[in-house]
Amino acid sequence: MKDLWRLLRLLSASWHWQVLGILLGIVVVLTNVGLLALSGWFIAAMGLAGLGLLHLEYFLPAAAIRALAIIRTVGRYLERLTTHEATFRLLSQLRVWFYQHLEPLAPARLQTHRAGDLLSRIRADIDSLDNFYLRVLAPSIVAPVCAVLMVLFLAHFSAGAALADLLGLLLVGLALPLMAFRLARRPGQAAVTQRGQLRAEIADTIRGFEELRVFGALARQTAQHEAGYEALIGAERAQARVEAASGGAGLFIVQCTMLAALVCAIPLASAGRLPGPDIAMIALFVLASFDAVSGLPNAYRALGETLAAARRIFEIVDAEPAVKEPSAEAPAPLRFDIAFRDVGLRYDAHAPWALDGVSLTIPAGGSLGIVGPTGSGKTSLGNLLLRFWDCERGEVLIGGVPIRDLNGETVRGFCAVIAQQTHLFNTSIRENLRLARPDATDAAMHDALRRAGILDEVSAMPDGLETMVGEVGTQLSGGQARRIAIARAFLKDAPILVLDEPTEGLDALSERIVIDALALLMQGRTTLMITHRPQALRDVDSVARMEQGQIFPV
Ligand SMILES: Nc1ncnc2c1ncn2[C@@H]1O[C@H](COP(=O)(O)OP(=O)(O)OP(=O)(O)O)[C@@H](O)[C@H]1O
Repeated sequence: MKDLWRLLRLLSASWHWQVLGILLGIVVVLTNVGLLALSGWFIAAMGLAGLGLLHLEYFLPAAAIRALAIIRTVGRYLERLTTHEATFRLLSQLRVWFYQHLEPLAPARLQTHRAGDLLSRIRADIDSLDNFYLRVLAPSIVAPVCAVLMVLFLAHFSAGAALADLLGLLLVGLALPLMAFRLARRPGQAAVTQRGQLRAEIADTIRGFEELRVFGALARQTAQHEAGYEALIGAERAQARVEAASGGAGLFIVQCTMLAALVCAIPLASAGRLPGPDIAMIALFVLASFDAVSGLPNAYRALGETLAAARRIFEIVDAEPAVKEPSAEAPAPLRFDIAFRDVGLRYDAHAPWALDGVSLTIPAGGSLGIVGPTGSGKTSLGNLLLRFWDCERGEVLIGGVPIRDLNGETVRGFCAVIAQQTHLFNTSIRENLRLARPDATDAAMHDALRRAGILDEVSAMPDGLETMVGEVGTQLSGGQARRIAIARAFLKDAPILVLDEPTEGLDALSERIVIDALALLMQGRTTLMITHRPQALRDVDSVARMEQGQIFPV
């Protein structure tokens, strides 16, 4: 229920369009019922007039039928237009809203989620939410309003027929949807979870194709996906059964209601208390009145799925960012020396200290190399400096300003990072460089590439700057990808450099070229160089060693 209220509050952003859509929905349902009922009455009355049993002034009803037909058509068009406008506005607002909550969580709070799972939440789950207005909320308001008006109208002619219609509408519009919701809730939730899980697993499989083939594990992995699909199909089959049953039951109730209304109305006509053509009108009126509620059973069948999607979204949105932004940001530092003072960091309250009483200083424009065994806490220094995590003890300062008093964006604006895993996007070299400086001219890009020692190679490529680098830079050699990353850092021209294993995985020749490029990049920038390759330490001013989260001079 809490999720439902939150969902309703979320929808309020584009309420003008939504209200207009609902009003038009009411107009369309009422004109549709009116059109069918009046047409039934008119045909029956014309028949009786033809037999000379009735005197009929046919001009007015014929004109009314035409008017209702036009209003219904135009109304339906406008209703579709406004409800879709409302839905698309909602969709874009929801995506932006979700993204705004997602961004501060990266990377600390998102590391436990798989990429495929996040993608599933951003795409499919948000799509399910926008369904909520169109399929659930709007029909849930249109239905009772129309039902009350229709039953009151029918009561003018026959109280019994009105009562039968009311009962039928309550069964199809209330009892069946509630039943469908209860029966389909569990399978709906299971389907959403299962779909998210499958997407995440398949994304993993695609990424790890090479390893799976090398270890002959592809068949095992495929069997796991098949089991996942079986579970999904099971959940969807259960939902389909509910859909079919509620659809069939709905149709049955409609026919029974029409029959009951006729049983009530015909004696009135026989007794002369109701004109004959009104019988046809009542029958068609009752039949058409279900237009107002016919979509509800399926809407409520899907509600379980929508609520499960909402819960998955709220789970992310409610997560506390690992780093708290200051309520008022301190003035930006004017110099860029770095100091760690007795810093302690744990990734989890129960985890061992990743950094334990670390103190270090790097003067502005100077450089410090950090060596140490794997897991000793080297990368954690960079994580703190980039404000991806906050330290639990001590403080980190840039230019004498504690970075806790600066926004993460500000701090990262001062830093350029080159790591073993520096991400290149699957687009052109030009676009990858623009990431660092969107307004960079070709001349600036060429200059950065030259300083990174890769201009000749890029110029020799048939497409030059337009060369596509492939998924995570796979169309380039490891050394080339690293130098594109260095060129990007040149373009950013940040005063602080975090170099985390920048030469890892490169052969001796590539490593030398990259080290030369880095030497140029480090000039005048405060540099933290993390590495366990002695060659990479060639140009640093001093070196310290990390052991089990503690730092020692070398
Ligand atoms: N994102 C994280 N979440 C949880 N624990 C982490 C995270 N990053 C590092 N750790 C833990 O913190 C400790 C220090 O890790 P860190 O990556 O800083 O070491 P490292 O010296 O850089 O290792 P390597 O040379 O293998 O990269 C390790 O025990 C590691 O498991």
